[in-house]
Amino acid sequence: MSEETLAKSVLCVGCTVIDFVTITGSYPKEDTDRRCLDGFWQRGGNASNVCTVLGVLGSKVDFFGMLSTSDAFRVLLEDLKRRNIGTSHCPHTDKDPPFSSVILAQDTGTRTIIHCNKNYPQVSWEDFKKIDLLRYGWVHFEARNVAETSRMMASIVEHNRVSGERIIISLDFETLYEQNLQLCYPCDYVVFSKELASQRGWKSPRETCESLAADLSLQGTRTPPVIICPWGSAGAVCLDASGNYHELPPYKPQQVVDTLGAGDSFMAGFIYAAHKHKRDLAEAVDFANRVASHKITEFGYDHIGELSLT
Ligand SMILES: OC[C@H]1O[C@](O)(CO)[C@@H](O)[C@@H]1O
Repeated sequence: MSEETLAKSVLCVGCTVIDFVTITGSYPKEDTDRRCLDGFWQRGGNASNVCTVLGVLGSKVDFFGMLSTSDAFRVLLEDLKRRNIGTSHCPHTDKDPPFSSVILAQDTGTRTIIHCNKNYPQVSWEDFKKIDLLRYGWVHFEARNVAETSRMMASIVEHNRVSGERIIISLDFETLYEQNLQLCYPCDYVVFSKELASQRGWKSPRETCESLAADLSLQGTRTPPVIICPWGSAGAVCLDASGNYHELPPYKPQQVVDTLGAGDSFMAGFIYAAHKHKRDLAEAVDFANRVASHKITEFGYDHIGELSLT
């Protein structure tokens, strides 16, 4: 990878939503009426959180997703601006933005997310094709909206072929296995969620990597992507196209305060280490573990800026 490519920005494609976060001592009993200990709301959404953490770590990053012109969304736009997260390519809608109701239970450290989307419009390939890809060295996608996302990925593959540049493609794969599987093929890196693994009946991170690799090899002709599988408090593993498998042990957090967005922080830590600092696969996954573990020691994401990779 050339120095020039390394200096280029990261583009994260996906959604930004409002997270209404409620902090409780324990998870509430159904059909009870109680007070919470505290609460706040903040900008959330997978790609949007990855942007936040990349920015906090010191990467140049742009967001590409549907922005809302509704009043409720204004604070999110201001937050993106304040953090220098570029949004110039984003289309707008007057629809109300998606939101998530989140419960952080202090005794168990769990975060429970109920997401409300109401068919909010998503970005299309027509919007994406207006982007000057020469500005980017890495494009990260959420696994959603398969038809449009496939075309966006194909544009990048074509850009790489014609320009001789090498934009890296990564995918955050956390829902709808059968529908989204095809999005893995053009990718360099696929980060596969533990929750989706358990829905598939895959019991360990190794079984997850091997099962996904086997499913991909059934159809793929291109070099298969590197598969990375974060496994909560057990750390993370990765499997590359040559069959090299690494297990990276977890970092034990000093305290568990806020686990919301730990997976997105892992993703950002990986991209930051691999793209900006050119770390090899195992080192980048190790740093991602460090970021995820540090994320949960405080609310929000700003404290992640204390970490460095030198
Ligand atoms: O699914 C969307 C939800 O997931 C998160 O990105 C955390 O990973 C939240 O910020 C958002 O509400």
